[in-house]
Amino acid sequence: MEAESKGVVSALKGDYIVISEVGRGSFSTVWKAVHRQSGKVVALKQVHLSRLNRHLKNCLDCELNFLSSVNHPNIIRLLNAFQDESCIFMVLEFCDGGNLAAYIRQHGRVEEQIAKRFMQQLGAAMKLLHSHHIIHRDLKPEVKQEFMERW
Ligand SMILES: Nc1ncnc2c1ncn2[C@@H]1O[C@H](COP(=O)(O)OP(=O)(O)OP(=O)(O)O)[C@@H](O)[C@H]1O
Repeated sequence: MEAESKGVVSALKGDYIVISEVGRGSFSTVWKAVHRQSGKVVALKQVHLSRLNRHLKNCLDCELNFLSSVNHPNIIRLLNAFQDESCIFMVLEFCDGGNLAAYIRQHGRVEEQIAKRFMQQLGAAMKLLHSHHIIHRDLKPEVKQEFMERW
């Protein structure tokens, strides 16, 4: 991880200090990082291009175009994007509340009122996606296998 995080820093010309890994997706590693000049905490999503076929690369381009054009309270903001020969780095607003699976793991069964608020926020984001003719197709609380076993 250390070598990989050093790679991230050099890829961004020293603009960001990588603090820790916060998650992994099928094609990416997400880091908590700080912008060296402003001190702003961001999520640095490192997308490994070698893991993407042409179709997925096109999807990523669409995602970048879309995210850079929207400003919605329930959609993570894309603040910047960089690329080197092997990765695309998305600089994203950092969500320090963690993902929904971690929330459920920590708090247990969710009260109806809270569940309702989550669903309203999800619905508001979906509504915006649909107004741009986008279907998400991968909504999930980020449930990993070890979590499923404890359900
Ligand atoms: N902006 C963010 N702020 C804080 N944590 C984040 C942020 N974006 C992603 N993460 C964390 O990193 C994990 C991986 O996110 P990522 O977007 O790479 O993959 P995914 O879309 O969840 O998975 P997959 O690509 O496999 O469908 C998330 O589950 C979340 O825990």
